[in-house]
Amino acid sequence: MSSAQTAPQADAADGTDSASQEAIRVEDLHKSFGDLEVLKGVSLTAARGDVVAIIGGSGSGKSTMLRCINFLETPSSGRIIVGGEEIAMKPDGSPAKPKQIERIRTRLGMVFQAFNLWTHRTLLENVIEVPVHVLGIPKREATARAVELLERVGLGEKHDSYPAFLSGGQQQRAAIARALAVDPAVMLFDEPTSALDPELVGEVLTVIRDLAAEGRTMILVTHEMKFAREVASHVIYLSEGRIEEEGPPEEVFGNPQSERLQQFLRTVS
Ligand SMILES: Nc1ncnc2c1ncn2[C@@H]1O[C@H](COP(=O)(O)OP(=O)(O)OP(=O)(O)O)[C@@H](O)[C@H]1O
Repeated sequence: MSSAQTAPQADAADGTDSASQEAIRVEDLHKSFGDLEVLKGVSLTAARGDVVAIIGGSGSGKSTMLRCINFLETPSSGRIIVGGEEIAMKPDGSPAKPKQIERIRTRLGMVFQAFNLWTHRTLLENVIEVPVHVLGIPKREATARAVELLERVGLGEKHDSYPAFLSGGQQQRAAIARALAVDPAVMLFDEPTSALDPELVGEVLTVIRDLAAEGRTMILVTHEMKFAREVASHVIYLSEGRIEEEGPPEEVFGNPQSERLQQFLRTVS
């Protein structure tokens, strides 16, 4: 994790610069819903392979921050740069180039709390939908990759099942396979285990843990503090729409500085 404030620097050793290692950067993001100011200027930078965990109390703006990153919510202002490409915004925060946001969205694999699978499609059909119909990948190729991905999340036997016949944990693993199908530059997880029965949480966390170990870049909103501590390379603690504290997990969890974070950690542990 590099700081949002740090300017890209040349790396003398191999001639690359840190900007080319940057997967995503968010600068001074604001979001209001009417009079309610939910995000009051939040920033983050993730280099490739970083796992950024966003934690905080209910209503602190975690999901809104994640949803603004892929324009599921329109930011009020700020900058979002994905793989070095800045998303063009109008003064009111809406995308200035709708085609650009469509394209960039395919580089941001989103996994929602409520799975959001297409219920009238099989798992295989769910996983190939975006590659085939949005990215124009030949169906045969997309299918071969989907089969591999479903295998990888432990659903090799379930290609032809419909979501309603699966447990929540299986549905969420299928949603992860679907997000991976576009080979995203960054995966965005919005409380991926919050809707699951406790006994199903572990199987989903195992899949996410494996992705982190493989070096997938991720931004993860989570209430699972133990998991955040284990997989994150950087933790952001949001409080009332501001970053109250951030740093490596051993510092944020092991040596919290602010009274609010200390209080928060007491209530969740
Ligand atoms: N579409 C919306 N319209 C109006 N207010 C909204 C909307 N989405 C979120 N909010 C409000 O914004 C605030 C932050 O919500 P958000 O879902 O980002 O919080 P959160 O930190 O993810 O909380 P939780 O952990 O409970 O999911 C809340 O007060 C919420 O009611």
